[in-house]
Amino acid sequence: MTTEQPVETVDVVVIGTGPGGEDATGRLARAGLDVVAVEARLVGGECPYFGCIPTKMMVRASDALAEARRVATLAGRADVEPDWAPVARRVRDEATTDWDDTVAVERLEKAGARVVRGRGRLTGPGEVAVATADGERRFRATRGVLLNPGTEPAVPPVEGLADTPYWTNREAVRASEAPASLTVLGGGAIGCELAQVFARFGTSVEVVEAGPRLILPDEPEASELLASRFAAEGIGVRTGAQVVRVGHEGPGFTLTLDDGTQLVSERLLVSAGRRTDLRALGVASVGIDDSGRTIAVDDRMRAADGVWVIGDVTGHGAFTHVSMYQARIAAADILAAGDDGGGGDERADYRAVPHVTFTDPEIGGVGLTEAAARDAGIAVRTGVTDLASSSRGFVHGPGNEGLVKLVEDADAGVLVGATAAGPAGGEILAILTLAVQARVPVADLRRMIYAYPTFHRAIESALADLADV
Ligand SMILES: Cc1cc2nc3c(=O)[nH]c(=O)nc-3n(C[C@H](O)[C@H](O)[C@H](O)COP(=O)(O)OP(=O)(O)OC[C@H]3O[C@@H](n4cnc5c(N)ncnc54)[C@H](O)[C@@H]3O)c2cc1C
Ligand SMILES: NC(=O)c1ccc[n+]([C@@H]2O[C@H](COP(=O)([O-])OP(=O)(O)OC[C@H]3O[C@@H](n4cnc5c(N)ncnc54)[C@H](O)[C@@H]3O)[C@@H](O)[C@H]2O)c1
Repeated sequence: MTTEQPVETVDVVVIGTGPGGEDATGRLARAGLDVVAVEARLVGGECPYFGCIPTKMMVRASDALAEARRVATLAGRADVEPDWAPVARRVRDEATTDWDDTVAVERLEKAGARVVRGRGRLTGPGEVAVATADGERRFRATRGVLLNPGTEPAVPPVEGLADTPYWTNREAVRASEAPASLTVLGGGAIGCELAQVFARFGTSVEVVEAGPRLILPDEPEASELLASRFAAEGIGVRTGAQVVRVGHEGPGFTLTLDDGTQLVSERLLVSAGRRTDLRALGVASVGIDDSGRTIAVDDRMRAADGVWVIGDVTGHGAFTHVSMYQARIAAADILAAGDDGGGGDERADYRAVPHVTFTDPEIGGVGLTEAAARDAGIAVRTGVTDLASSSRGFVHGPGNEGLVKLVEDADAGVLVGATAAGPAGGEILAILTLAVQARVPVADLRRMIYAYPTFHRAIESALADLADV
């Protein structure tokens, strides 16, 4: 017999503690609110345990191997013998503390919040039910509910796939060794980063992408650059390919493509996008449409009366920095809403959302691509420069491939988008993000002094190319 638990009244319930939910919980608790954070898995979410941090540690290791292999051209001899053991150890011990979130929980508790382990769902305005290991707990949130449920790996409905022991990012970061061979289903950010990581550790890698090119949301020039590096490193790429069947016989996977090709590999990584389950989250009980993959929010992250939503599920960019940016705005709005009902001052502005895919070359992008800008009806002027032929690229030598592409609103004379790809693409991106965000006139960008010989000095050449059109 289950006993009915009394409803616990609190100020705020946070369902899901991804990077944004964790951050907002701390902010609200430190401000003196009574906050309960509900987490089904690990406090911190995908990023610290299965996403950004462990995968970037893997990237760091594979980049070290690639640099060591360039020594022959630059500085003599380095015998390179890849070993996955230090990678697995760093991911387990340093990145994820063996997938244990004690420190994160303690940090929230120190801030004054309570963490409840379980799966939460809205059951009505201000009402939350949590399925815990010991039964159900119910909360009434007088100030509001903040949703930060994040996403799960999506698994395409390919015949046979569901019955196989495929990897998603969650298994890939727990790899105890680099497999002999790997098929990667999906050539987006996850697929490309991990394909190159494992290839550099000696794994024979084949990427199968349904779309026309790798990293589709980025500029085509960036996709081409990456594809040519993948080819040079022996990573197979099949674009426009449909997998019709997956089998797992004996030790390996067999993928059958629509043209009859069969790909055989020891491991299969499914990196084909993400999914959400809004129905299970109970959002319909507060009037939010649960039929899609995202929840519409206003510029203060409000989705319904007393409901704020942040993170990947808002559809404004599935990145940790977006989740945390939204957390700050939502927390301020929740606090201010209680004071005078008016809400916070800061409004979300997504004109200059940056992203970096940590392949080598690193691909950084901000704002609109050329195609998106044209679709938006902007009078577009573009400028492109090749990083390898810049002074720094020339000095750098092997591994210098890259580019800077600028997208200008020619009427306004400001940049609305930019791509920086190369050895330090993500770092070059910083100044371009500032230019897009602050609408720095292109005339001013041309008058600036760019240190010689840096990679970011290539921006000057890309600006000169804008003038040539
Ligand atoms: C392999 C990989 C690499 C990535 N690399 C980068 C990178 O380099 N840079 C970058 O900016 N982004 C990266 N990302 C994306 C980044 O991880 C996410 O954008 C980020 O985690 C923000 O997600 P979120 O805040 O929406 O929630 P998530 O991080 O997805 O966390 C949501 C949390 O909510 C919990 N939850 C869900 N539903 C419930 C419920 N009903 N009750 C209780 N708890 C619930 C989940 O258990 C989870 O812990 C990467 C992602 C992956 C998968
Ligand atoms: N460095 C970073 O910031 C970083 C790194 C990894 C992930 N992320 C975030 O996580 C999100 C999810 O990453 P992801 O790579 O899984 O998704 P994604 O949406 O970026 O890419 C998925 C790819 O899989 C392809 N695909 C889908 N179904 C397929 C099928 N049946 N067969 C072959 N290909 C198929 C899609 O065409 C797409 O190109 C990213 O969009 C990004 O926002 C960020």
